[in-house]
Parts: sequence; structure tokens; C-alpha cells
Amino acid sequence: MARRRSERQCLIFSLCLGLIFLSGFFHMKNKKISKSPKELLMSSMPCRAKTNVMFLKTHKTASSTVLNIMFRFVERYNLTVALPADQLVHLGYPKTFLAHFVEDFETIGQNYNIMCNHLRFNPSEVRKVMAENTFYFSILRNPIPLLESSYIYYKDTVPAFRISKNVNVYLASPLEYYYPENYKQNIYARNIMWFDFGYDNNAVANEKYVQAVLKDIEKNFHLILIADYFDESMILLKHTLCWDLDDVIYFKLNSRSQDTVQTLTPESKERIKTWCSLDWKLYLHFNQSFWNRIEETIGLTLLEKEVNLLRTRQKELMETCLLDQEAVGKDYIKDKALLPFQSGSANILGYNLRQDLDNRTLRTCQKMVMPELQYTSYLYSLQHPHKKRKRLGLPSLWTSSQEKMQLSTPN
Ligand SMILES: Nc1ncnc2c1ncn2[C@@H]1O[C@H](COP(=O)(O)OS(=O)(=O)O)[C@@H](OP(=O)(O)O)[C@H]1O
Repeated sequence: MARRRSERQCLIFSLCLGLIFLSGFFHMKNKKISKSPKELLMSSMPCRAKTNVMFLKTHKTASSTVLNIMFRFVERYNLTVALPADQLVHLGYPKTFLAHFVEDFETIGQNYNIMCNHLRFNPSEVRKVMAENTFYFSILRNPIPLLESSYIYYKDTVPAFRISKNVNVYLASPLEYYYPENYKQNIYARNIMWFDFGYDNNAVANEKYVQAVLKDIEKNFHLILIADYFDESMILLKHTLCWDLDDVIYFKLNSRSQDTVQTLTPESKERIKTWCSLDWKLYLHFNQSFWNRIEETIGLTLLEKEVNLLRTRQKELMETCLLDQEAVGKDYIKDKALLPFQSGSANILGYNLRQDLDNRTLRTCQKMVMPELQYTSYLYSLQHPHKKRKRLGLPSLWTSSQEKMQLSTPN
């Protein structure tokens, strides 16, 4: 009798447990059982800023603006940056990258935090320099405006550009100007992004080969940004690396005056898609994955909100720092130490800073407008004080006593 009662009690207990479980299940189902990647990212879990980062600096893709962001981050966290050795200003480019192109690689070894100067990607050699858990990213730009930009910037140095009358004439029949014996000097004239990633920019664009390369890039890089959506790219970067908004605030660098931009005809635009078909396919693929990544992580609503915040902060800093509130032509840059490198037929713009800034603000503003070569050389002196300075043929930004103070004061 007692046994039967205890069996009944056990049955009732099991039924109750079952009901509790089922009600919990339905409740959860209504509320969604698992978190989407977006929810996971947005949850208030604190994250830690990634400080081991390699940026593949592609050409004419807004990469100097990204380099400036990276260099300021280096200073904020006092990181070690893999800089070009000796008098080099690029990491051996256009040669395929080798670890010994980095200053002091023999002593520092696989311990650099950041690498972002121009190089032709070579994963095994890059890994010799960068820490194990490094985050790899790069940036692509629509090949149509990119080729026009490249044409003007390399007009005097690239044979195919030099001997053609203008960009539209070049694109009407590129093979009239692009000779196979000049492949090496003509890299900027066809599929330059493909070349920067380490691949053959004259390869035949068959589907199998292209797919294999895209897979390879996906294996080597955690993130590919898109210059045509630069602000959106900065927000995605900030979220992915767990950086602050101020870490990705920038002033546009290395842009041209409007009168040195050539208008592409509709035919030329179409021709670029076939002449640079490797870059075109590369761009289409990663533009798609860029937007997929935004959807999966931040979502469009938060993206828009953060892009607006970024622009507001950028405007604030422009008002604080800049005399003219905008970039000015090379002849109007007052402090020649802040003159960006000039090339080809381009008039590369720079900035004038306000005169009334206190020392600390001045230093922040100077760093934001500092062109690639000057910043590379400055960090080189900071990091390798006993080596011979890089000679840029430009006046120094600071007098030697100011410089000594800069070098000895932490940021
Ligand atoms: N923030 C932002 N958004 C959009 N576009 C930008 C940005 N910053 C730079 N740029 C444009 O990028 C071009 C310069 O690219 P790079 O700095 O990569 O050139 S370089 O290879 O280092 O010489 C150059 O393009 P062109 O003006 O068409 O030549 C810059 O205007």
C-alpha cells in the first residue's frame, strides 16, 4: 500500500517536472532560444581592444587615412610597429614581402603589434613578424574610380600611363600602351589590388582560379573593408577590434584637388570592368561580404547611428584643429613639414592647422593631419632612436628641442 502511494507520488512529481520543463521551453521559444550574432555582439559583455593588428595597405584605396588611424593607435597604446628598415619608406614594395624588410626584425622577432606600411602580401613571411593572434584586415575600392586615381597619381612613372594621352584614351585600347616587357613597371595600370594581395595581376580571370584566390584571401584575412563606404568601414572596424569611436576618427588624407580628377566616359567605366576583371571580381565579392558582415553583426540601424556619431565628432575636431575647415591644395599648405608627397599630375591636398592651439591639442591635431611618410619617419625615430633618421627631404615638423620633448613625453 505504502509502495503504491510512493509510486503515485513519484508519477505526480515527474508529471510536474515535465510540465515545468515544457512551459519553460515554450516561454523560451517565444523569446528566442539562442542569441543571433548581432545580439551576441551587442550584449554588454566587455571586450578588450585588439592590439595585434596587420593592415595590408593597398594602393589608392584610402589606405593612407587608415595608416594614420593605425599610427595614432600605436601611440595611444605604446605599441611596437613593424617599420620599413633603414631608409626605406615602404616594406620592400613592389617586391614580395620578406621579414627582413622590417627594421630590427632580427632582434625583435615575431613580436610586433602593428604592421601597416605598403607591402606586397606574402603570408608566410608576414607571420614571421606578427604575433600569433594577430588580426588581419585590408581595404578595397571600386576599381573604376581607383584606376582613374591611379592614372593621375602615376602618370609620370608608369610607362602605360606616360605614353597615353589621357585615361579615356588609355582605356579605349590599353594593349597599345601596356607592353608585356614592362609588366613590372606597369603594376598600377591593371589589377593593382590583386597584385598587392600577392597574386599575378596579368593572370587569366577564369572562374576556378578566381574562386581559389578569393578563398585564399578569406583564409588569410579576418576582415576586408570597402573605401567607397569609408565611414561604415570604420564603424565595422571599431566593433570588430573593440576600439573606441575616437580610435577611428580621421581626416581624409591623400585626396586630390578636383581639377586633377579626369572624367571617365561611360565606355571607359565599362572597359575597366573587363581590363581589370580580376580586381572587379575581387571588389564585387568582398563588397557583398562586407554588407553581409554588417547585417550579421551591427545591423543597419545601429550602423547609421554610429556613422552619424563619427561624423559629428569628426566635424568637432575639424573645427578645433583646422584653419580652413577643409583640405587645401599643395601650394596653400603653410607648414611645409605637413606637405603630403606629390606625384604625377595630382595635386595632393593637405591641411593648415589653427595657430591658437594649446600644446596638447596641437599635438593631437598634428598627428591627425600628418602624411604617411612624415608619420612613418617620426615613429621610426621614436622606436629606433639610435638608427639614422629617414631622410625625406622635407623640413622637420618640430625644432630639435621640441622633438626631443615629444620623443620623451608619453602620449
Ligand atoms: N576617408 C576616405 N574616404 C574615401 N576616400 C578616401 C578617404 N581617404 C582618402 N581617400 C581617397 O583615397 C585615395 C588615396 O588612396 P591611398 O591613400 O590608398 O593612396 S596611396 O596608394 O597610399 O598613394 C584618394 O583618392 P583620389 O582622390 O581619387 O585620388 C583619396 O581621396
